[in-house]
Amino acid sequence: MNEAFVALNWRTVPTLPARSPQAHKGSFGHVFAVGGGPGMGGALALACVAAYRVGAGLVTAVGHPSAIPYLAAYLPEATWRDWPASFADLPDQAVLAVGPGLGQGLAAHDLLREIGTLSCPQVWDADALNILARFGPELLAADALRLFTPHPGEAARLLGVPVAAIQADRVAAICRLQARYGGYWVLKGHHSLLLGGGRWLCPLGNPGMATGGSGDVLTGILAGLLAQDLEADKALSLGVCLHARAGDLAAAQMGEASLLARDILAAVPRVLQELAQNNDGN
Ligand SMILES: NC(=O)C1=CN([C@@H]2O[C@H](COP(=O)(O)OP(=O)(O)OC[C@H]3O[C@@H](n4cnc5c(N)ncnc54)[C@H](O)[C@@H]3O)[C@@H](O)[C@H]2O)[C@@H](O)CC1
Ligand SMILES: Nc1ncnc2c1ncn2[C@@H]1O[C@H](COP(=O)(O)OP(=O)(O)O)[C@@H](O)[C@H]1O
Repeated sequence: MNEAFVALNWRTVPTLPARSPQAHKGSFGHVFAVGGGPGMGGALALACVAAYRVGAGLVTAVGHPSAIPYLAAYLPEATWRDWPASFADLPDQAVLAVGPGLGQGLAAHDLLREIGTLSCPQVWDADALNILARFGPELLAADALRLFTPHPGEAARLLGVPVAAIQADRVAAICRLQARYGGYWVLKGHHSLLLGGGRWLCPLGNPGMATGGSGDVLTGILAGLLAQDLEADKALSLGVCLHARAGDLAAAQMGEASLLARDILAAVPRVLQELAQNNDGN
């Protein structure tokens, strides 16, 4: 169970392929971000911007009606759907990012019950994980590619143990999470652990990222990468490295105490450019 988790190197992590000159927005997938319950439209907005910033062709926000006017002003590039929503008409290239600011009310339970029956690729975070903890693995009714991104608090709920037990043995915790729920995992925090086909540790990132909304940005990044058909292990390692490196650039500029999640977002294009240059040189 405790096989080594290899430290990721952001200079060599595989990045996005160059875009074909004939590409159109349909070439880069369609992220549906599901969240934005009352009072938490911001989490959904951050995830949507992140998905677009890493290159998703289209992003649709699925949020509580109260979140939509805010989102439309903040991100006019996104389309939106109100809750209650049905996912019966999802396009073939749909990828779901479920949880940012979703809340844990009955409407959220209904959404998750339907999403558990869908077979498109999915990223589960935040309240989607809290609801999964309540209902158990049976909620994941259909086979699908799923990336789960708990922080230690969510991991503790998913395993029914205290947060201190997660932090005391993070490797054992992430292995137990995968054994119980399947799929691909990130256990977030200082030196995030990644577990998919491979096992990695992310040595990047800083405590300035311990600020509301940082994790919502990661959710959007991962969904945006999956939408571009990156293989799951690559999306996982690139997404976590990209997010943490962007957090480090943002902290260098703003200072750790002042860092906001939106500063991480603002640094994402610079990191993508760095990565493209590194990959050219390799
Ligand atoms: N602007 C917004 O709309 C925001 C909405 N948010 C939403 O708020 C809802 C609640 O999520 P929260 O994560 O705030 O609340 P939670 O209660 O799920 O998690 C917070 C607790 O988890 C534990 N924890 C988290 N990270 C830890 C670490 N690295 N080490 C040790 N313990 C750790 C701690 O016990 C902490 O008090 C989610 O739906 C989330 O998406 C948040 O993302 C913040 C921003
Ligand atoms: N001390 C730290 N060192 C490195 N990364 C951190 C640290 N604290 C937080 N992060 C990163 O910031 C993000 C926080 O996510 P999360 O706790 O879900 O925030 P939120 O729920 O507010 O969006 C994670 O990607 C986590 O790895």
